[in-house]
Amino acid sequence: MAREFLESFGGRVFALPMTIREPDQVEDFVAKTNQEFGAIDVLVNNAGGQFPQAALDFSPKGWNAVIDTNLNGTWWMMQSAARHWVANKQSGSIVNIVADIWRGMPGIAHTCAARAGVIYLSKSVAVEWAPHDIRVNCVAPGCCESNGFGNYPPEGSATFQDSNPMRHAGDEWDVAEGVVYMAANSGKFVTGEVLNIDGGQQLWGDPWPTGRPDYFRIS
Ligand SMILES: CCCCC/C=C/C(=O)SCCNC(=O)CCNC(=O)[C@H](O)C(C)(C)COP(=O)(O)OP(=O)(O)OC[C@H]1O[C@@H](n2cnc3c(N)ncnc32)[C@H](O)[C@@H]1OP(=O)(O)O
Ligand SMILES: NC(=O)C1=CN([C@@H]2O[C@H](COP(=O)(O)OP(=O)(O)OC[C@H]3O[C@@H](n4cnc5c(N)ncnc54)[C@H](OP(=O)(O)O)[C@@H]3O)[C@@H](O)[C@H]2O)C=CC1
Repeated sequence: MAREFLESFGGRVFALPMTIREPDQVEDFVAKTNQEFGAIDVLVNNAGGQFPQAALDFSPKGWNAVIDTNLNGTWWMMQSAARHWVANKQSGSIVNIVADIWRGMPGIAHTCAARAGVIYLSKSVAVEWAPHDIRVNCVAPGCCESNGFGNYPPEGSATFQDSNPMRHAGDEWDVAEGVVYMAANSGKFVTGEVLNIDGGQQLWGDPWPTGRPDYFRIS
């Protein structure tokens, strides 16, 4: 679907079924993309996933599934792209999609842990890789109306409109435009930064992906 959408604008699209959780598949994907286009200009790590659940109920398998996707998978992609850039003496730009973690994420604590890891990983390599002309930034969406909303129970998604002082959810374009700003020439003096696109959620709001527990209801 994404392929057809992009091709409808005349874009050239290379797609390959793979999982970012497997370093070998990541390396194969990055190498083939380089072959196809001669170079990668920008890496946007958007793949991610979680399931809303009380942290006391996380199983080892569930915890590992979320960390493996959001933290490990993002890292395999970053490292592979950067190795190609350095080997080919090319500059590069990475934008990692994270989340609005600043007041914690009760109900999806595993993804909060993984995204916090990605943010500080990004800040670290933004410095390590600056000599190679590689910029590394993050975009942190608040609640944004997307296909992913369907993964939440109705009592959870019902809280998303009150997740920020604007009292409505964002959308995919809000995030996409922030990514373009970071990745393009507009962001040429920005690295190691996190751009929050959250309607002010880090300051005020009450999102509960699992539904608001009675304890937190104020009548
Ligand atoms: C402040 C609020 C912000 C809210 C806004 C945020 C929005 C978004 O981020 S939208 C994007 C949402 N997209 C998704 O959430 C995608 C959902 N799913 C996935 O990415 C994957 O299914 C996965 C990473 C959650 C699991 O991948 P995988 O390992 O392939 O799947 P398995 O089915 O084998 O599950 C492994 C293991 O994980 C646990 N588990 C998975 N789903 C659930 C669930 N719904 N409830 C409880 N536990 C779950 C479970 O332990 C599984 O093991 P088994 O039970 O032994 O199968
Ligand atoms: N919507 C929101 O409010 C927020 C979203 N985010 C993050 O933004 C990103 C996009 O969100 P959204 O569009 O809603 O999410 P979706 O769940 O709709 O899409 C996630 C995408 O990630 C891909 N993906 C998942 N696991 C893997 C994997 N192991 N390897 C390769 N690809 C994978 C999926 O591919 P496939 O379809 O093939 O499985 C899918 O295309 C996610 O990382 C999400 O966590 C963060 C904060 C808030």
